[in-house]
Amino acid sequence: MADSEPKETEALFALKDTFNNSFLNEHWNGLPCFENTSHWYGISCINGTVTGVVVENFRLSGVIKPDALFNLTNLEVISFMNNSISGNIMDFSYNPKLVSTDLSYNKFSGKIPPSLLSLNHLLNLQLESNNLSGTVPEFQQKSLRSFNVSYNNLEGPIPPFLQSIDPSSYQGNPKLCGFPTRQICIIDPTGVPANSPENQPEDSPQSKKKKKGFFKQSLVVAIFVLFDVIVLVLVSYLFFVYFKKTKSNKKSKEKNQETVTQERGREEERGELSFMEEGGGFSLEELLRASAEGLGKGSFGSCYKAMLEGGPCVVVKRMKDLNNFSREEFGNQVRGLAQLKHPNLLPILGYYYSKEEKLLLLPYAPHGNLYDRIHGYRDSIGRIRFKWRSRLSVAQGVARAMAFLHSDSNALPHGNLKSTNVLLSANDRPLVADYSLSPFLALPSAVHRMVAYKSPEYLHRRKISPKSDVWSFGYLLLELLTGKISAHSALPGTTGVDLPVWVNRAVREEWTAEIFDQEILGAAEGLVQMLRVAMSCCERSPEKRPEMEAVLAEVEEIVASEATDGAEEGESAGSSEVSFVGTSESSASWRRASVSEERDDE
Ligand SMILES: Nc1ncnc2c1ncn2[C@@H]1O[C@H](COP(=O)(O)OP(=O)(O)OP(=O)(O)O)[C@@H](O)[C@H]1O
Repeated sequence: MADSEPKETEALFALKDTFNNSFLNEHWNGLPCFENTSHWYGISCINGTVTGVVVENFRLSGVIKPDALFNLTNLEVISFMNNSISGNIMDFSYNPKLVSTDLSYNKFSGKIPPSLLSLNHLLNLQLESNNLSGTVPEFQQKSLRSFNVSYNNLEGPIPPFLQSIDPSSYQGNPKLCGFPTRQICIIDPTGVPANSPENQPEDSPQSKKKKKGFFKQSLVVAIFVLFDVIVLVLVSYLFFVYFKKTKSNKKSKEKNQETVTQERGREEERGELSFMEEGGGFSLEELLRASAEGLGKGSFGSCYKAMLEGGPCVVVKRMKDLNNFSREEFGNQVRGLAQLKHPNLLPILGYYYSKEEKLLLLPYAPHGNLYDRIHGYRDSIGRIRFKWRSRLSVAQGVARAMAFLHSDSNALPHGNLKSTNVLLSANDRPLVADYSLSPFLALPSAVHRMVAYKSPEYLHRRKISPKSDVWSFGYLLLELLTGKISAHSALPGTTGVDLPVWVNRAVREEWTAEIFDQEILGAAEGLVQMLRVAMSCCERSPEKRPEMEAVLAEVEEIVASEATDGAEEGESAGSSEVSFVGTSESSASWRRASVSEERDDE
């Protein structure tokens, strides 16, 4: 039996005193946790300890003490988003398990605390819209997926590790400089960015001299400009009478056109929610009232989970770098995608269109994405083993969805297949997301961030095709088989492994026992067969790669033979010799090292 920890309860009572909010005063009483059940609003519990404190949109005010979280040592999620909390940000030195910290839209001031740098599991850090000052610390955590410090008073250069983050995460800090902001960092000999305020000595002799020179230059320029203007006025006057009549006709035509354009513009500016199914289920007001949680930022925007009052959770995908679509064009594109219905494709619920903002509404996939399933919580007790059977079913589902997209009736490439775009439903059904979005994206910069545009055929011939998806599918299979982070799914600031190259090297150098993820070592023969399929998909030449339909047939065959073999996970294919005919570079054979069988008794 696991009851609340007294120290944690004390810490939460102290927070309650700080906020002195009538709702919390009334509801934060007694013990917060009993085993996995929380008795307090906004608190999450596991085994009687507090793992989450999420109190958003509450108008909480007060100054949180720096040591407020010291006794909440199992905290994984904290969010005080959209309140009015002031003072310095708390010290996180005793919260090593923190995964998500959202203090955005408050009145926090002072520096970003260095204790945040020691949080090795931190995925999400939202500090936007506060009064934070000082520089952006040197974050190095590879786990970091979402980071936002926009609209503060931060200054100085963006640390290299954070330069791959979207520029919008830094906007609203006029003194920040360096990539990806548009401000150049001018470093003076003391190493201090010259664009920082202390480096602008107004009355220094050098600056006075500069000002004088500048005045002289400006005077000369002004004289030339004045002369040009006089000549221009004279010439214009001569032509004025001649063009007068034609001009007046043209003007009236333009005016008519302007009125039509203005009318259209006003229409475009008005935001509107549209649903794919009649009724839709909620209004824009309800969506705006829903409490939201950031899921992460991708190459084409960010995703938020919105929890509608008494309704379902939906995901709002905020799209950026889009083509300049009118409302009608955007709606047609979304409807086209929504018509693609398949059990392994994430459906589209609806969209929002306004001049400034375009959003896609998607169902929330409660079991997260495949990337986190493969790589999350490695080497930690929180890790749940990802069994070979489950990986097989993911491979099968994704292959089915891809074959469906490529089928004659659709003939639509995905373009951006990677493990963060494979989501898992409540019963772990794989759902391929973000499919066929390239028509939405502005060329060329946005499209080039998609996986298919990194394929060998695009690099050499500037051409992609459905075979580029087959190549991406091969990488995905290799990620499933090796448990290594693939170059396609690597997070911003990290590189990942070029998996086909790595596998070939492993085969050549005969350290093949290391190819497969330790978690599935000892699984049935299907492992090796699947590796062959993966490597054939990763052939450099698209002509040598199979069609998605053929890949699906092979995957289905492996799934079927595993089922009829009755091979349980943990039963080994032994130390049988297997020959591997993969890519042309790797037509090698290798002896699969005899593996120490790990019996799965889950
Ligand atoms: N419907 C959903 N349910 C649950 N999580 C989702 C959903 N849609 C997206 N996510 C998650 O939200 C995060 C951000 O997604 P997003 O699509 O913006 O970026 P991405 O998939 O990482 O990269 P890219 O923009 O290149 O596709 C990812 O971790 C993704 O897995």
